[in-house]
Amino acid sequence: MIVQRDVALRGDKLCLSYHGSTVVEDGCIALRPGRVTALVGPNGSGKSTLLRALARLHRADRGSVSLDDTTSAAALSPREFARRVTLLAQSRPTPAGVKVRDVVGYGRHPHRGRWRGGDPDGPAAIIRAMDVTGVASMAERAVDELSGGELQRVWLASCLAQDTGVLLLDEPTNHLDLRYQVELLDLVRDLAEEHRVAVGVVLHDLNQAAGVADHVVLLCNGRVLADGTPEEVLTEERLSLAYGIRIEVTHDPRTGTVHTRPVGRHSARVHVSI
Ligand SMILES: Nc1ncnc2c1ncn2[C@@H]1O[C@H](COP(=O)(O)OP(=O)(O)OP(=O)(O)O)[C@@H](O)[C@H]1O
Repeated sequence: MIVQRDVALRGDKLCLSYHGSTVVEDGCIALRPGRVTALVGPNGSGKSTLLRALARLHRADRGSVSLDDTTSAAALSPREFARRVTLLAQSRPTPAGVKVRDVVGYGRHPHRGRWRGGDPDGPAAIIRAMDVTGVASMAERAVDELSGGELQRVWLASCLAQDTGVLLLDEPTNHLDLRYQVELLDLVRDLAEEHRVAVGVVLHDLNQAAGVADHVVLLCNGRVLADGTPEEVLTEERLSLAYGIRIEVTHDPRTGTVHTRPVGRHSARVHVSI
């Protein structure tokens, strides 16, 4: 009998701080196989810090991170953890003179033996990751010669090559043009629906969050203000409270999803998607 775990990665009552100053209080989040969970909220509300704590890149003052509700993340070696969880961080140093193919290959590191051998699935995983992110044609180019959007896709390919059951993405649509934003969000849904990947994604665009996510976690001032389906969480009252401006919420009759519209003084002319 195959046992299907309900929660792939759980952060429980996480208290997170910088230099003694708490920025996330009692953060609870559960990422499920086959589901996309979007983390939304204003600047500085703690989204990236919470995601980094889930990826073991930020040590929690209190609380725990566990895999499959059975294994404490802290009990795994870095290599074991990296075979199960990957993070596309918001910013990372660009290695000078390194080819795209090699940067994507970095993602295979946890699967390799000590002397870079023993990864029979590696070459196919690298090719697949480059194909789905549209970077195969630039495989031999140096990454420090790419545009911001091209580079973003290379790092995403590196994460996908890692081939983990949990994928954490911090503002992955940054730098991407409209086509690649749409393709990335489609890819995220495919990974969840077809490969049962548990995805946690930080997004600023609430309409993108409503479109791609099964579950939304709304953070405000370091606390989880609401947690549930997009319809449950993205309400006018909650969003206006979190963002401090009026935000209209309607339902898109074509897609059936929530549609948000921030209302500013010049909203008749200027449209902002948050
Ligand atoms: N390295 C750091 N040192 C000190 N404080 C930090 C550091 N990184 C973040 N912070 C603070 O922690 C709080 C949460 O930041 P975090 O980046 O998690 O928020 P966020 O919701 O992801 O914001 P944004 O939407 O602007 O990316 C903010 O008040 C921020 O100023």
